[in-house]
Amino acid sequence: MHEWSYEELRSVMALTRMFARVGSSLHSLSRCRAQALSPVIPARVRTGGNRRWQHTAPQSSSCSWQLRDDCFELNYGGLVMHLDYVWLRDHCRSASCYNAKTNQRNLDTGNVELTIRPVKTRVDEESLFLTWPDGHVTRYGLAWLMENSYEGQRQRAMQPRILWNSEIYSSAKVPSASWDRFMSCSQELKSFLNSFLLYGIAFVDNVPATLEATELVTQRVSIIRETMYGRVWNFTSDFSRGDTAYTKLALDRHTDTSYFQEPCGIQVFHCLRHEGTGGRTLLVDGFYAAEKVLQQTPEHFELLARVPIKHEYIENMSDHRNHMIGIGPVLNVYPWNNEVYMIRYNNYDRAVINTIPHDVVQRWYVAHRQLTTELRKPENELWVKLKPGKVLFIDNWRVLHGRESFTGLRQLCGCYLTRDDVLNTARSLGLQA
Ligand SMILES: C[N+](C)(C)CCCC[C@H](N)C(=O)O
Ligand SMILES: O=C(O)CCC(=O)C(=O)O
Ligand SMILES: [Fe+2]
Repeated sequence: MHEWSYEELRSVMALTRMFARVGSSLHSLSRCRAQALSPVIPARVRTGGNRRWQHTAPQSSSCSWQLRDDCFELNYGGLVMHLDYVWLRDHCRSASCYNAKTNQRNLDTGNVELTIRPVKTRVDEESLFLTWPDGHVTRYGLAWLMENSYEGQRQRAMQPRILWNSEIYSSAKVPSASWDRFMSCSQELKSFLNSFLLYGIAFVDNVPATLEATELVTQRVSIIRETMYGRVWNFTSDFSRGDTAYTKLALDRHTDTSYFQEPCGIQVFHCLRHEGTGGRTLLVDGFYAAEKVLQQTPEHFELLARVPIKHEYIENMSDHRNHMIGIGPVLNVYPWNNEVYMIRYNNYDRAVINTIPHDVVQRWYVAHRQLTTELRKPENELWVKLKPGKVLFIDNWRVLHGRESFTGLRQLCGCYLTRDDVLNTARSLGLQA
């Protein structure tokens, strides 16, 4: 078996750093100031060798290009793009290559010559035209290329977000949706989803305190994700399941189902009843904490993003036997722009660490400690007391939840939602997700 030395790990990291060196920090990116691209710069003329900057008619002075040996270099609107020739052929949107009705590729990529080059190039004000050796002509919108090239993509966040501590969240005065309007008006749903996407939490008020109404409110947003806990659950401190959630004990901040290969995307809570004290809900923005780690100690951020660890759920109850294992790093980032898209943080359910050598383990614990310190800062904690009628949606890939210990009868119902379908609903309403 190959042992992963720290040196090797470091070189892998150096490589990722290289790829990820885009802007400085990920969330200055993800906070996404609608990313205006720099203004059009004057065209450059460069000659010599086989590198020749080509200019098209004077009216398209904002665009220049050259056929390099290894790629097509296009300079448009101040963005220099390096477009692979096979990629260009593969992304032809002509009627024979692409079905615009189904938005599916018709072209058989397996038949594209890997050494393909265009035989003719032309650029006008809006488009690039390439003629291929078989005579086929591809037209690309210059704006489309800007948006879809690697260079264009890495400048944008996949998901605009507002990272928060309790002060930021409270002073934003994010409105809650109201049950009546939420169920009948798509504008209300849209503004709810907009807040949810920006902050990773959102509330619906005035919901009837029943399981059925809770189910209806969630179905407005997405498809319920059934798990071994059931579809819509309604639990109390009866230890009916082999997990601390089913007690009166306090629960430190965590994300749920870290032991799934794909942790549940959204968690919904509705407290139907509480006759007693305590039991407040704690919410912490995991991405805000990750951003702090990145700013202070990028090597630690990188360890948390690169080292895969396991989480495990082992339940041995007479009528419930489960064994789940989920593997993945604490921070999941898109490698092209370093944007965090999922945090897996559950110290209760974290399994034995046995996939990394001791020197990495040591550093990993230091990095994990730093993240924990950030997550535990009182100023990052948002405490809410869930009351009957108030339904809370939590982005379980981003915002950690916990609870205060409590006394008395407390009944909490809710469910998990399929993340893809929440984002699908958001996109169908015109939101970026
Ligand atoms: C929400 N519900 C009570 C159904 C399940 C709780 C799951 C608890 C588990 N330790 C985890 O963090 O995933
Ligand atoms: O009881 C609560 O408020 C939440 C418990 C919990 O963490 C969970 O059910 O996932
Ligand atoms: Fe939980």
